[in-house]
Amino acid sequence: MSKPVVLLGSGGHAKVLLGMMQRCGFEIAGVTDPAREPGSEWLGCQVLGGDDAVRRFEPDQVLLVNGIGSLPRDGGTRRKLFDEFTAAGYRFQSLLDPAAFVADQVRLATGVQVMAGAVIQVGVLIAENCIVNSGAVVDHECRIGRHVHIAPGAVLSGGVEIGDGAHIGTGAVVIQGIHIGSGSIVGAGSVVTKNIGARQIVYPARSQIQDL
Ligand SMILES: CC(=O)SCCNC(=O)CCNC(=O)[C@H](O)C(C)(C)COP(=O)(O)OP(=O)(O)OC[C@H]1O[C@@H](n2cnc3c(N)ncnc32)[C@H](O)[C@@H]1OP(=O)(O)O
Repeated sequence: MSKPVVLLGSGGHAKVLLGMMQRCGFEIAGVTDPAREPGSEWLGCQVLGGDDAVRRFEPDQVLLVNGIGSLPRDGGTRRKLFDEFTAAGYRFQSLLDPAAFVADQVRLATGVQVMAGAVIQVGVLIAENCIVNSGAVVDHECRIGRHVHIAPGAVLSGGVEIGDGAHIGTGAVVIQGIHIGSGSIVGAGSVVTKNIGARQIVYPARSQIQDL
């Protein structure tokens, strides 16, 4: 059995990960969140304290799970925690929900999280600390950089390449062979048919709300 896990964060993303880990039989050493009282309980887990409470364990005693979610323009807390604790010698556990499908010849790097209903097809490479969220599709031979969030229900067709730190919003659709640059944001519901450079944003068509 693997080492006990410390879960960083106790928001919505952490809650989903906790449920997945409980279904998979992980031993949870505790959860960190500076906003909660140390020693209190959160969903049956002991609150250890703020993020620095991780350091009461030696790096080889525990594995970490990054429970901080990732949204456009959120200041990058998820990425900072991953980089800080990786540099200090800790290792992040990758998590794969049993209800996700992952084909052959897929490589998931350290700390990648694949949620229920996600489909990852043959030959896909996903770098460190990415989230492939509920029901997202990453089709054959996509290349996904570090710290990318593919939000719920987004669809990447075959051979798409995504740079580090990009956000692919809920329900976005990206056609085959597209390149999306580092740090870019694809708004929820966008349909992407052209390459996108680094640090660009894609807005989809907006709903029109009118009185009847
Ligand atoms: C499990 C989870 O919950 S994971 C969370 C996943 N969530 C996502 O992927 C959300 C991704 N984020 C988005 O799509 C965002 O709305 C962004 C990044 C595109 C918004 O960018 P901002 O520049 O901050 O836009 P802002 O919120 O100020 O909205 C500007 C206008 O665009 C509209 N708009 C914003 N996003 C969208 C969108 N995705 N689709 C249609 N219209 C939109 C807003 O309604 C607003 O309209 P208004 O000017 O008529 O009032």
